[in-house]
Amino acid sequence: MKIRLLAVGTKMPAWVEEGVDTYRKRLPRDFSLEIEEIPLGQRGKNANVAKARGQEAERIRQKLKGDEYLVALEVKGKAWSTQVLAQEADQWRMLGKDIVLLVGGPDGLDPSLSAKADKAWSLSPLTLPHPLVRIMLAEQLYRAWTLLVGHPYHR
Ligand SMILES: C[S@@+](CC[C@H](N)C(=O)[O-])C[C@H]1O[C@@H](n2cnc3c(N)ncnc32)[C@H](O)[C@@H]1O
Repeated sequence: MKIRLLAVGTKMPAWVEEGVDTYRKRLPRDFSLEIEEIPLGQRGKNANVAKARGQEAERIRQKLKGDEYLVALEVKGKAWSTQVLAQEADQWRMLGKDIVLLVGGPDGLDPSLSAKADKAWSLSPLTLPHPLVRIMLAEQLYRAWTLLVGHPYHR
């Protein structure tokens, strides 16, 4: 299974890459996590949020083949325990599709993408900054995998 994280926002500081890679590198090939950055939509002086979010959504759509299983990361999505995440990931493995995790930009995900997603996953009721979302995702995916294979890390 390939998990693709499509994240709006580029040029993360080195500590973010380091944090993500700490966990990403531990994942096996059949549970791999790839990160693809999506450039921010244009936000001028008279910022048109809907337009910028629409541009970001279009850039995301261009990266999709159309047969992926889409999970939108949303503050108001459903909270999953690590056990539930592991169950979800176990089901993902049966689907035979790429899993795409969608992380929005400063104004969140475009509603068209939220509507298209198969699931909406909330990491916390707090609005988290983009760098922490990436690191938490990588760590929780690693933790879920260790749970599935019975590795002691998950305790
Ligand atoms: C800085 S947040 C943008 C917040 C934006 N105001 C909103 O309401 O979505 C950027 C992205 O990080 C992700 N994100 C932030 N906090 C999250 C959380 N608690 N759970 C899941 N995803 C989160 C979402 O994908 C969000 O679109």
